[in-house]
Amino acid sequence: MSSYLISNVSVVGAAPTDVLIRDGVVAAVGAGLDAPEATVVDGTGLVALPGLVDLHTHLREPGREDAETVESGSRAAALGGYTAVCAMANTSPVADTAGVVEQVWRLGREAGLVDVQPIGAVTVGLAGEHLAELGAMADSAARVRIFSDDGHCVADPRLMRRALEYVKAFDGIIAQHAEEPRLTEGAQMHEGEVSTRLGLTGWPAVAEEAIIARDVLLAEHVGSRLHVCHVSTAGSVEVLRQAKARGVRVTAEVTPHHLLLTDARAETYDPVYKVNPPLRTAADVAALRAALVEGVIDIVATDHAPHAVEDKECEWAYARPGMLGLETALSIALDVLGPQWDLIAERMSRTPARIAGLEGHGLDPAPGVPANLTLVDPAARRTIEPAELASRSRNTPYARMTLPGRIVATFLRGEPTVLDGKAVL
Ligand SMILES: NC(=O)N[C@@H](CC(=O)O)C(=O)O
Ligand SMILES: [Zn+2]
Ligand SMILES: [Zn+2]
Repeated sequence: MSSYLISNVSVVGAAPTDVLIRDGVVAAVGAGLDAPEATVVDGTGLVALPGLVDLHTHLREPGREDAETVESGSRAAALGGYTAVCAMANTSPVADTAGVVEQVWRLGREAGLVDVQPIGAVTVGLAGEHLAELGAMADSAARVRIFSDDGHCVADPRLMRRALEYVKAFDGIIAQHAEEPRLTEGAQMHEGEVSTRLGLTGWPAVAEEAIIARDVLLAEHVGSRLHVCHVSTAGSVEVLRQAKARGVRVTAEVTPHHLLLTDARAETYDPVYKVNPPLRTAADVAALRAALVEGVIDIVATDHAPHAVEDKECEWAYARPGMLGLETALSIALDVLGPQWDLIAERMSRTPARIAGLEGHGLDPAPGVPANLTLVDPAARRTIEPAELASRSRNTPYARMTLPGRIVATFLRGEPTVLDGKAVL
């Protein structure tokens, strides 16, 4: 195995030092390290972070390999500074059996660019009627611990309760897409002033908040772990704050786009801004930012949702919801939070790794730790060109925007997946 000496780098914002990587682990951290055999990577002006971990990624394989594959999504992730991603179950076939989750897990290993941890479906075919084989997925080679019907809400409260109870046996977690389906029939965007003006059917904040309120009560009742996907409203933050104060075992994520964009984007009628849950108001954005800093929202997760051109470049009502996220998440976080490196490491690496139980991830570079890390140039600014993205899809809401920060290098167990800002494999 090769060795790398990252010289003069700031580890999570601290004073510059050297980091020596050897045999897949961090061998030493300190000023003036000497390692003649090592390849030198000049870290001057760069910040080293523990490799980012995404708890919510759609890789589309199996089934929609035209929109993304495990390999192309893994490359996008590495370029975004990620060393591990959790792959959502809404594929075709659905990842609701040990066979499918093992297939995704193996494809991730073969691509070798990030660790791909499959998420299993909660219900058979995401249909919300019968529990999937949660135990078999947990026991499989993929060792699934997170289960989600993401894209759909586990709306039946009895089924949700049983799922929460079932996964307790192996310290599993149910990640809920909180959307009361009866309140969002035909919904196209956030229900509010803009939807009224545009005449588009609204997706009210209460459709999210009502499910989160119900689920934290269910999780409390059975003592299980609940994770709330893509929290998007100020009201949801308040429900979560109260639940956490009572000691409910709940964690929550916010996406980069919900931290930056508002429902005013719908005025363009450009379906690139159509997403579930929808972009909300400026007041919601402010509440989400504050909750993320405070820790009421635990992590940033991308909800990277690639879609083929024909599914996105059509009339708003017919377009699929979802936007790309992996290659821009760190830049958005830097834009929103500023250079608060410890906070960024906490919300984008350490805590998601802990929630997902991903061993060897989310650890700051220190002697003996697996060398999963990323190097960020905080001074760089880059203009997002959709055609230049590694994702197979082009549905980024940040096209032609100039964003701060650039990923210079990413290391997975001591081997570079990205160097000089380019994918190595
Ligand atoms: N976020 C989205 O708008 N779409 C996601 C599903 C989801 O995360 O709910 C997708 O799979 O495309
Ligand atoms: Zn969702
Ligand atoms: Zn999703």
